[in-house]
Amino acid sequence: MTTSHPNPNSNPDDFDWTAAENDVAGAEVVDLAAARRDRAAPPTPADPEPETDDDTDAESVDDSPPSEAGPVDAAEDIPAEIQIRQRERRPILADWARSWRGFKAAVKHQTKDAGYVLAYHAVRSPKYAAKTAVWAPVGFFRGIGQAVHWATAEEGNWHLRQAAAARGEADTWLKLDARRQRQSVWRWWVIGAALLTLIVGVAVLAYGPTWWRWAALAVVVPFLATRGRPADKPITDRVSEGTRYRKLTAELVRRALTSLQMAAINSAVAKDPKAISFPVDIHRDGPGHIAIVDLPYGVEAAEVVTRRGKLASAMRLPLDQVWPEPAPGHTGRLALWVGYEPASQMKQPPCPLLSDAKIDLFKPFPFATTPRLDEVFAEMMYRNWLFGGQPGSGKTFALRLLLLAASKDPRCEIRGYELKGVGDFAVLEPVMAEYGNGFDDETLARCFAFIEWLYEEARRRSKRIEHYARLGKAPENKVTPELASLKGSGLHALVAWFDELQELMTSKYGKEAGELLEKVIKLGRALGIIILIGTQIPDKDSLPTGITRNVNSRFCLSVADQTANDMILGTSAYKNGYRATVFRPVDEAGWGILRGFGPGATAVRSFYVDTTAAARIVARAVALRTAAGNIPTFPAERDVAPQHHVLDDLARVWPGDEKSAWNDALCGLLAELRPDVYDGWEASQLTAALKSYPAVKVADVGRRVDGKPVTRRGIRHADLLAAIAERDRKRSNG
Ligand SMILES: Nc1ncnc2c1ncn2[C@@H]1O[C@H](COP(=O)(O)OP(=O)(O)OP(=O)(O)O)[C@@H](O)[C@H]1O
Repeated sequence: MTTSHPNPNSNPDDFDWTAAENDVAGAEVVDLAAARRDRAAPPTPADPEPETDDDTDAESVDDSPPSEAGPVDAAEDIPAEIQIRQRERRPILADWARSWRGFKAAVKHQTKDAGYVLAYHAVRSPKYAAKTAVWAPVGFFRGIGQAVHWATAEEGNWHLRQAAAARGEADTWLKLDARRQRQSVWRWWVIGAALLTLIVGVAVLAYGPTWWRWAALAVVVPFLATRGRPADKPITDRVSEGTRYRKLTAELVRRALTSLQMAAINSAVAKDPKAISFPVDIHRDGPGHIAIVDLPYGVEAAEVVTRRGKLASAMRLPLDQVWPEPAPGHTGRLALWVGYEPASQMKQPPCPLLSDAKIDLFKPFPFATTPRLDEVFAEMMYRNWLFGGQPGSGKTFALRLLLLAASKDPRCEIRGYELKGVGDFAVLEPVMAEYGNGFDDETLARCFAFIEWLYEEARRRSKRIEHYARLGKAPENKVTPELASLKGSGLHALVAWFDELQELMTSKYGKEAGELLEKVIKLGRALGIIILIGTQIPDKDSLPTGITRNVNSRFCLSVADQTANDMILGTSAYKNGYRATVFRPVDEAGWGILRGFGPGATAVRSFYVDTTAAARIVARAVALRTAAGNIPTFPAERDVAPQHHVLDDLARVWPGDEKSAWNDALCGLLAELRPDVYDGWEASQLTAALKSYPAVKVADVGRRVDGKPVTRRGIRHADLLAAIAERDRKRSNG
């Protein structure tokens, strides 16, 4: 429909009445109520041009703040169950009261605070007593004076009477004074009654038990002292705020965020003070308070996390008391936790590994604590770990902590190299099958040989897994707790660790070692091989990217820059706000960002276990291993895999003086000898297992069965003995 507007400047006589009538005839009759309803409904795609108010145009922007509650769009196409899930319900109990940890922390904090205030005043009590003794009599007489003054009702219309006297209006003055006297009469009655009550009270106290008099004195004297003291001289001293906890309030958070010199925040807040909002009330969380903050549109929580120092400065708190983190929900949501006290002053609970309990590596075990002192659990099975950080960041201690946990699972075999040469891991020697320490060529060569062996071990294990999978014992083609516990399965957890791996990677063995280790990391996860790597320099020469890419658990302690941070935590970690650059080495040793457990990453501090405590844990681990029958741990020689056993086992089960034997007959005999290893083996599997021994040739072996010639695949005894001799020769040559 087009509408023609009358031109205000044209002559009314020129008006085209016919055209106007046609227009009106073509127009709809509008039902006003329906039109209003339609206007209230949101525009739909079929309604491309939403109605606009007269005073809006294409440039108009609605900058009114979004309503505080409820979704802006009631999107009807979102299924109801999702909407219900999205609706956040406030917990019935406050966070701190819902967990025993939170409750304990809150009680502890309040008690500590109350204790502090009490002690503060107790020390000053003689001074308070002296001040009270001076001001109480003053208060007594001042009280009497005030009572008399009130009873005379002088103050009520004093100004009016003065004015009447000044004007010489005696009548008015007399009337006003009569009014004062009337008021004064009942007030004197009140004073009289109060005096009587006082006399009765004193009499009662005089005849009552002594403690009544003390109690009365304890109440009345301080009361009189506070009435008597000058307004600017309180009896008690102010408890200094000093560095005590600064309670997190919305105002404090807003002020801190606007002090970060972030243009996006400041301009948004200037336009709308509610641009920083709090989807959940600030509440207690462990030993501190947490504020979940929705930052202004377009500001990412990660940007705030990088300015942790400025944030702490704006809040006038030490750095390690302020813990901003990206919060789940969207990238603009920040979780700002502020502790009651700096993390460095908070006592970390003792490491749970110090208890006598065994560890089951298939289950999570305590590894660290959050700033809130919550325990953080880590896992080792099906995982590889990378620890990175600058000197003094605490990576050796953190890596050692995992080994201590592994030592308490008697099924676990531990082998590794410390390429720094200081002996931080020597304490673990009693439980390690292999240990090397140093950065000399010999140690590096041994370390490289170990990696080669690991690769072979991975291949051997994959065959074993295949075998057990065929027997239905490895449903997911990976090591299960049952297989790991099965003696002789060769599938127990094998922890292979390397501290300061950059020493090997930058040596002449580096290239090959890197390639092999990458393969082991890829293969070993399902096979029970756990690789733990500690490194100071995480650049691509010191740690091939093939390795970093395939590691699934990362602990990044204090690092100097973004590159190091992202090499350890993965690309974009820094951008996403996971920044271990905020930790100071040495002062904040043990603090780092843990990634690989759940979504995102968290700032944690690994449990601190010094060498003396580590020795205690190792002693316990030795006891557990002795009881389990695997001390001295696992054979120190590396070639302990069943393939080598196959030759020995075949020699053991060889049937009498036979010159040759069928594979299937041998499989049956092997299964009798070691059912856990050979049960279910078929002729072809034995053929495959013997492939790595060229001396043993699998060929057709003829026999007569019931007088008839039968030919099957088999091996010759002489070949077997030759293969064993060759292997032994190789071994003794090293
Ligand atoms: N979780 C922790 N809590 C408190 N202090 C710790 C923690 N971990 C380590 N430390 C302290 O930090 C010091 C350095 O730790 P560590 O030797 O593990 O650092 P590093 O990163 O391996 O350094 P470097 O590369 O120089 O050996 C330790 O001596 C220890 O006192």
